[in-house]
Amino acid sequence: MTASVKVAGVEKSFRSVRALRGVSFELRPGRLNALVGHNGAGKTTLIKLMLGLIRADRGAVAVLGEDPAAGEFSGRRQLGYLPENVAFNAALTGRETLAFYARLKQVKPASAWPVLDRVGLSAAADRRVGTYSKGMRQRLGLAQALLGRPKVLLLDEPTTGLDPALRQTFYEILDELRDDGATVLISSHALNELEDRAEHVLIMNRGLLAAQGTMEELREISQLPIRVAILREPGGAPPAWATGGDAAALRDVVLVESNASKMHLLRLAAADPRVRDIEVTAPTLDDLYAHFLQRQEDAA
Ligand SMILES: Nc1ncnc2c1ncn2[C@@H]1O[C@H](COP(=O)(O)OP(=O)(O)OP(=O)(O)O)[C@@H](O)[C@H]1O
Repeated sequence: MTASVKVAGVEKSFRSVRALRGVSFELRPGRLNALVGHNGAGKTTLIKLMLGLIRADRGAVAVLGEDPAAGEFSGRRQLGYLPENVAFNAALTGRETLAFYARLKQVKPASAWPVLDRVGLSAAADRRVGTYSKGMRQRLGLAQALLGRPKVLLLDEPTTGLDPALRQTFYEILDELRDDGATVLISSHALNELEDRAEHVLIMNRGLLAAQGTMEELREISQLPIRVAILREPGGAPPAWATGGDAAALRDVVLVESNASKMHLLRLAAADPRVRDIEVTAPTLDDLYAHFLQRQEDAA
């Protein structure tokens, strides 16, 4: 499948700050991508490059097959963007605001009303934006980004400050778009929100791409241990996986290094009638993030 976004050997500096250093990756349609990294890692700079708002010093960026910084970038209308801090004219209503953005994107204002409804703003559509809560402004921001059903949707820290219910709606909308074949990229510090949702993860550190891949790939590359906790009934000889030490311990916590060892242990444990429960904890995105950042710092 052809990549919808291609970033190849990109360098970008702001005076003495090397914001991006030799960054290369590809994003594919129909995937939700997570872009994670510390403050100042270069996430927003990457998004601005994909939007064509700034140019790379070196390397190439292609979005939907074209250079987004070129004057005649025809893909612009298929690109949706939600900036980190959405600012709207407080005097306009939600509906007027969306109509304004619809004209900018050259889509019919009437096509914006179902979008208002989808983000749950129909009832407040004719109120001035100045009276909106932060969550409502975020919804309007998302509605604006969704206009024209974008093929590539770039979201810079979109869920900061949203309540859990709204966050859920937010991801449901993104899932729909993704299932429809859009490429969604979310830059965020909310790693726990993204780990079960993102098909592809990009970890940035000080302008470098420290690691990228699916959660499974990152777990495999990292070789971080998988934790298996096994709870059993008392009695009989200690099982093969018993961690020893305390013979009375009925709960063993075993750290395994690979999926193959995990499966071997699970088969053994599941076949033992004394085993009452098995709990498997794979490395989280938080763990992987810390690991790859440390690995890169050590290499520097
Ligand atoms: N217009 C600019 N002028 C000067 N320096 C800049 C500019 N834009 C970004 N930088 C610098 O480039 C580096 C990367 O910034 P960027 O905003 O891309 O980081 P980020 O990962 O988005 O951070 P955050 O999580 O805080 O939003 C930082 O050191 C920042 O200070």
